Amino acid sequence: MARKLYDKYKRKYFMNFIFCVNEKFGENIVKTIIDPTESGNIGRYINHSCEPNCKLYTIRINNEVPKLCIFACKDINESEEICFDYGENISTDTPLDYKDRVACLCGKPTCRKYLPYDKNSFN
Ligand SMILES: C[S@@+](CC[C@H](N)C(=O)[O-])C[C@H]1O[C@@H](n2cnc3c(N)ncnc32)[C@H](O)[C@@H]1O
Repeated sequence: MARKLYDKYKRKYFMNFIFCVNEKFGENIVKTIIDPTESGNIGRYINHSCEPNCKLYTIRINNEVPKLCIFACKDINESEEICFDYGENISTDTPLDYKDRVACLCGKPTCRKYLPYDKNSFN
């Protein structure tokens, strides 16, 4: 019973954060979309920073579908927020609608000012 209620409200109220990774292989862009509705981990809550302390890699092991792996790229202090760079938008099928761009709040001196997707987009 508790599990059923949890599942019902999880779907309704929890942020899901569909993850879209675009990889460029020569002229081709390979898009991987990860929906953590059914399973996922704490990595889904990692924010973007323009000066990150982690880096995201796609790793394929005997499978075309990559695993998303996040590694520290510098020493991280105990109370420091873990973050990685969400990257540039390299998707060609859905150009960004600049009026709907999401402002970046990382606050770093080299901040690029916007996240690489629109408020309503699925890039
Ligand atoms: C994977 S979630 C990160 C966790 C989320 N901040 C939370 O509290 O649940 C990605 C979303 O967090 C927000 N976000 C992450 N990094 C941000 C940043 N540097 N500036 C503004 N919003 C950011 C955006 O809404 C983004 O779509």
